[in-house]
Amino acid sequence: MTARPAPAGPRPAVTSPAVTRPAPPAAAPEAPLDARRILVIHNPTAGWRRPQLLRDLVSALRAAGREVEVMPTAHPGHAVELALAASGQGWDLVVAAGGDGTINEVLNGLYGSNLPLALCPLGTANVLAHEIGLRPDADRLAAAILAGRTAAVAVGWCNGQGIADRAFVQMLGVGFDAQVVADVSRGLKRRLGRWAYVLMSLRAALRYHYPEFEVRLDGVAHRACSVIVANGRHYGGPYVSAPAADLRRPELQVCLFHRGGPLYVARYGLALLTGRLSRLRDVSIHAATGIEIKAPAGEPVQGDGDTFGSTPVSVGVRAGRQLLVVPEGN
Ligand SMILES: Nc1ncnc2c1ncn2[C@@H]1O[C@H](COP(=O)(O)OP(=O)(O)OP(=O)(O)O)[C@@H](O)[C@H]1O
Repeated sequence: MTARPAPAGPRPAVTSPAVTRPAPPAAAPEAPLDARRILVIHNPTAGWRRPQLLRDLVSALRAAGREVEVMPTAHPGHAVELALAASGQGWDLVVAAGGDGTINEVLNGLYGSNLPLALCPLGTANVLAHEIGLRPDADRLAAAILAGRTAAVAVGWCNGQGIADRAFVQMLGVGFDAQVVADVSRGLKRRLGRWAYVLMSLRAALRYHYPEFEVRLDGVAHRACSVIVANGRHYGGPYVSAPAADLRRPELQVCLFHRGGPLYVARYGLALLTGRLSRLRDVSIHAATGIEIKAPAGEPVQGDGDTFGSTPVSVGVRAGRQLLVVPEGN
C-alpha cells in the first residue's frame, strides 16, 4: 500500500472516552468546488452492478468539459490504495462508485489529503446516498458534482481486534447486525441483493448467541445486547436508526438495544422499518464522542456494512475532516 506523508500536524487520536465535547455551532457553508480533473474509483463487484449509471455519469461529466478517469478495483482493499495514491496526482475530486464498503475504503485512503469525495451509488443498500439525499440518477449525480456543493463531514474512527485506526462515515455496529454482516457472503449478496440480509437476519435470529456487551459512553458504563454507533441518521438503506445524528457534527449517537433473542430482533427490525425504533422503551440512544465496547469473547464489528474486525473496540469521532459533495437542498 502506498503511504501518504502525514497531513500537517499530528494525526489526531481517537477522541478520549473521558472527554465530552459540546456540539460546535453549525459549520459555515464551503465555497463551491470547481472540479476539472475527476478520478472515479469503481468497484465492479458492488451491488447489482448498474454499469449504465456509471457510464452515463462519466459521459455527462465529459460532456461538461471535465477530464474523467475511471479506475476499477481488482480486490478488496484496492480502493484504499487507489485513493491513497490519488493525492499528489493533480485530481480535484475522487468519486467512489460502488456501495458503502467502497465509499468506506475510498474515505480511508483519502483521509488527510484534502481531496473531496463524491458518490456514485452502485451498492446494495447505499446508506450514505440515502443520508445525503442522492438519488441513483446519472443526471442528478452529474449536476451535484458540477454544482460543487460540499459539506465538511465528521468522521468516526475505531480501533479494535484486527482494526487499526479505521474510519467510518455512516455507522458502526456490534452484536446482532454485525453478525448478519459477517454471515452475508459476497455471492449471496450478488444473487439476492437486499434479500440476502433478510435471509441471514432470519437465520441469525435463531442461531445467534446474544452475548451481553459492556459499553462505556464518555466514561459512563452501560450494558446492551446490541449496539449501533450512528454518525448519520440512516441505517440499512432509507431507514432511520438515530434521528438526532448529523454527519456534520462531531458527535455520535449510540443506540443500545437492551434485550436479546429472536422475538426482540423481530421487534427491533419491525420498529426500524416503521420508523419507531427510537421510541421503543428497550432501546436507548445516547450522544457520545468516546465509546468503548467489550464482550466476553471477540464478537464481529461492522462498519459501513463491512466486517472490520472484532471486539474489544474503541470508537471516536473527528470534526469536519472530509469534504463530501452533496446535492442541492442538503
Ligand atoms: N474487485 C473486487 N473484487 C472483490 N471484492 C472487491 C473488489 N473491489 C472491492 N471489493 C470489496 O467489495 C466489498 C463490498 O463492496 P460495496 O460495499 O461497495 O458493495 P455492496 O456490498 O454491494 O454495497 P452496500 O455496502 O451498499 O451493501 C468492499 O468491502 C470491497 O473490499
